[in-house]
Amino acid sequence: MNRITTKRHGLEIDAEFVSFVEDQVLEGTGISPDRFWQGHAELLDAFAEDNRALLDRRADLQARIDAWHKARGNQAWDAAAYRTFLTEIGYLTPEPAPFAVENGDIDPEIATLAGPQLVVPVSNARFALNAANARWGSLYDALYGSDAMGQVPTGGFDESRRDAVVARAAEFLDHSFPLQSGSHADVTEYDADADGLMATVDGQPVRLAQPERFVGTRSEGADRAFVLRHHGLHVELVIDRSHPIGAASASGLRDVVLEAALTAIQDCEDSVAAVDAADKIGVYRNWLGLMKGDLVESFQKGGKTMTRQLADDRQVTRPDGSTLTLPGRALLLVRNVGHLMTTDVVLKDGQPTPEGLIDAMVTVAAALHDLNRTDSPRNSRAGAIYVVKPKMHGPEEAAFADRVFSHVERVLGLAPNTVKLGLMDEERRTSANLAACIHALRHRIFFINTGFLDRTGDEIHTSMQAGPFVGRAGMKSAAWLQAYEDRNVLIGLAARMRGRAQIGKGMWAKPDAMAEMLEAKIAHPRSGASTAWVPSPTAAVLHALHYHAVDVAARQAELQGQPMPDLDLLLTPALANGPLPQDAVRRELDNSAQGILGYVVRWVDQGVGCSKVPDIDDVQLMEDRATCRISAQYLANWLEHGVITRDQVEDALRRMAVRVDGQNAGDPAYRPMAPDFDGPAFLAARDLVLSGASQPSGYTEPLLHARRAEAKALSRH
Ligand SMILES: CC(=O)SCCNC(=O)CCNC(=O)[C@H](O)C(C)(C)COP(=O)(O)OP(=O)(O)OC[C@H]1O[C@@H](n2cnc3c(N)ncnc32)[C@H](O)[C@@H]1OP(=O)(O)O
Ligand SMILES: O=CC(=O)O
Ligand SMILES: [Mg+2]
Repeated sequence: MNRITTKRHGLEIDAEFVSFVEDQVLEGTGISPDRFWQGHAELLDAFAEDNRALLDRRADLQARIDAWHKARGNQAWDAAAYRTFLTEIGYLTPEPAPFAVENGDIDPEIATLAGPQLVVPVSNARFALNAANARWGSLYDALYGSDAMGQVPTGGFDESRRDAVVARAAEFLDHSFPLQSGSHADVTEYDADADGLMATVDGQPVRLAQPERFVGTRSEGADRAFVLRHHGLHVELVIDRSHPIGAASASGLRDVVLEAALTAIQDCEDSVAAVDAADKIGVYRNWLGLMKGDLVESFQKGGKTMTRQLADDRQVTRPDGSTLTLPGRALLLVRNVGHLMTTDVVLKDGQPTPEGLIDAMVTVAAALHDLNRTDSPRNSRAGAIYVVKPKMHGPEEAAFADRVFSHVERVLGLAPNTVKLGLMDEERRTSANLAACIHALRHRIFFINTGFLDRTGDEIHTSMQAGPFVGRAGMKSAAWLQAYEDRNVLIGLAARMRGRAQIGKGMWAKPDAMAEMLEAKIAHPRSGASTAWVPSPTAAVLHALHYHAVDVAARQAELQGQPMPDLDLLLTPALANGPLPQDAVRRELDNSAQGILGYVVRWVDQGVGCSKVPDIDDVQLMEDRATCRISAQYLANWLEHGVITRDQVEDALRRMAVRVDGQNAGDPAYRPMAPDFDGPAFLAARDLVLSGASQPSGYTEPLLHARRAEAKALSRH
């Protein structure tokens, strides 16, 4: 398709994109279009070649690693020889001397508080707004509406389930806000006076065992709320006797509202499908709306039109009559794309330019609207812009990102290090050199996060030629994974990130399995993480309970200085030490094929970047580009080593395509893959497996983008 482009400072840019940037992003920022485009042209002059060189370096290291494994053939694993080799080729770099991060002014949600981090595809305005507002969420709704209290309810209102929810919430209150005597379950009235919260139990007034956990009161409509705080997180007891739930409660308690998603990542990367100017505008427009505070979305729900907008701050009256303002929204962070892809949105000398560079310019420029605000509500009260940078391999790439954002700051007139960077520890070369990566970003780093999904994909890809990997169950308990998680926390603490930055853990990728999450994800704060990722607002509310149960700051103090798991553990791939059982292999082949197809078909045909897809046992899984990378790399690795054959792959993909078609039968926009198996979605899935071993770092982006562009072109004809 011929598209209209506009020239700016020697660059050829999609005309709609130019209008969007100039009329919507820059308008009101004080940055002229001329300055912006000149700055971008200079950014490309200064960094595009280095970007290319970093990608070449990745490829060169991978080629050497492949050759080393091939040369060793079937020899037993030799950790010492491998480490020496990785040092010689510069994969392992020298450790920096002990240092402390000096990252300037950072909001408390990042520096000192511990709580859930919600991730959301920013391309979906309805979800993006919901994520921003997920700072606060109903515990009653999260317990009642999920499987946390047993099977998800399907019929009418279930009073016995309500009673169980109320009892579970009272149990939480008794742990986090114990009364001097008695239980919250037996309170007949809540009230407050100058001395704090007063509950009535058995006709007697009782106060909180720790009266300082009472913060104040708040009114909204018919509701009166008592605001409490524990481990820095607020909780509201909402009283409304006119509501059926409040009316059924002796104390009139209608809900327990938790401060939940302290931070939310508005994602421009693995959960979105953005392949051209129109898509990129869609992504940036929502981020801009969030930063301007005026994003609004109307949609149909339950037969009604609903309009969603950003929540306001919450005003609390303290016992002394003064007002405390609490943020109504999660602190918003934006995830840019990594260093890999180029985009034809901006052409230089007729060639596509690095997508990461335009992301850096536009997402930071959009955030100027928030930064320049003087009135409330503001996103960052500390005056920072938080960019999450994914998929970086090692310290040179981290240092490159640091320089890129220094340039962006100069162009946009920002003080040095206004832009803070979140470092995804999700590629093996970063994990193996984590201290050096943090050091490279020490003046602006605001988090490290174990993105174990991408990391697993890179684990397989890096050691593709070492031999066949164990199956998924074996991978979950592999020594490298535990070493990676533990080392991340300890290296972060050694860099003095405690009290200054987040040490984060990965995604709960089973969005419907909340009971299981309640059991399992407490391991994250227990491991010393001050945040961990959740896929939905409901999960944010339930995961918030874990930060009441665990005092993360105390846990981090205990862990600081503990012995570090050896680097050799991190570097030892989880290879199968004998033939893999054929029935297990067939099952995993089908499972991976189904997951890839279920995800890819929505990505390629409908532009949906994050989906809920059933696995072979009908467990609904969150699939994004990182989980797709894992499945594709698994199959590519087994194919490479003859564990499975090409015919078996082709057969599994066709059988599973029929199944995926069936799963999507209710979607009128869905185009079946069977019986022809020749559409761009099916071919994308097939390519991901069959050429998975040769994709750069095993990434899915190049193939997905190409096939999505093809599907878009087909749908125009
Ligand atoms: C490896 C990585 O990079 S992980 C990071 C990328 N992953 C993510 O960003 C996960 C984002 N999550 C999602 O997209 C979704 O939760 C899915 C696709 C996993 C599951 O979706 P579903 O359960 O089908 O959600 P569904 O469409 O039924 O929506 C249910 C409600 O939850 C809300 N919701 C679901 N996920 C989110 C979210 N992440 N943020 C905000 N709201 C959300 C929706 O807005 C909707 O509420 P509404 O009707 O009031 O608007
Ligand atoms: O981005 C997160 C991951 O796990 O990958
Ligand atoms: Mg990732």
